[in-house]
Amino acid sequence: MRSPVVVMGVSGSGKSTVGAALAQRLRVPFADADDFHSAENIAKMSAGQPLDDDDRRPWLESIGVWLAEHGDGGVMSCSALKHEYRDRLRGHEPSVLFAHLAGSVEVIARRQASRPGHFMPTALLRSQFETLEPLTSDERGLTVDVDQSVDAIVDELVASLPNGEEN
Ligand SMILES: Nc1ncnc2c1ncn2[C@@H]1O[C@H](COP(=O)(O)OP(=O)(O)OP(=O)(O)O)[C@@H](O)[C@H]1O
Ligand SMILES: O=C(O)[C@H](O)[C@@H](O)[C@H](O)[C@H](O)CO
Repeated sequence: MRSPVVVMGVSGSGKSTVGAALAQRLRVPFADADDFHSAENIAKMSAGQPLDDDDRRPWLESIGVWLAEHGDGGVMSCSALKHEYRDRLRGHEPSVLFAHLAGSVEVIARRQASRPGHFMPTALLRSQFETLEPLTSDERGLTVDVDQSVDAIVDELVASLPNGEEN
């Protein structure tokens, strides 16, 4: 794989789970954007308040730096909800590919609710869906249905990503 991949989608869509499995399959480094949040951002989300553009700006910058450092391969799980956020990441690393884990509110809410000990409250899922701008045809990447097993999602990603089988 010559391009880094951002596994994107709303909270609970499976970014961390699928991203880690994809990185393992491709034998490239993995990072989770949840680990790049400031303490202030974590506190805000934990208190049930969605992040805004200002909160996300420095966070996206740090993710862009990681992507640029992994221009020859890496997987980053990051919500990347808006087209302009993805533009910012592409500004750091133009080769980046986006894999959108898409699904219904019902399926994702169920998964999010059954996940213990995570800082993200289920109440924020609505704002995540409201903020989400799916990939457009000018963006390099693909959209995968989350209503299937993690292995099936990873198989689909590896088969569809350019150079995915090379690693
Ligand atoms: N394809 C799948 N099938 C069944 N369960 C899944 C699948 N993908 C993820 N899960 C489960 O759904 C929950 C949410 O997944 P995960 O934490 O990976 O999502 P996320 O998008 O990284 O969330 P967040 O952005 O809030 O950290 C977890 O409990 C995970 O084990
Ligand atoms: O852009 C955002 O609002 C954030 O990235 C959130 O999506 C969280 O980081 C994450 O998904 C929480 O679990």
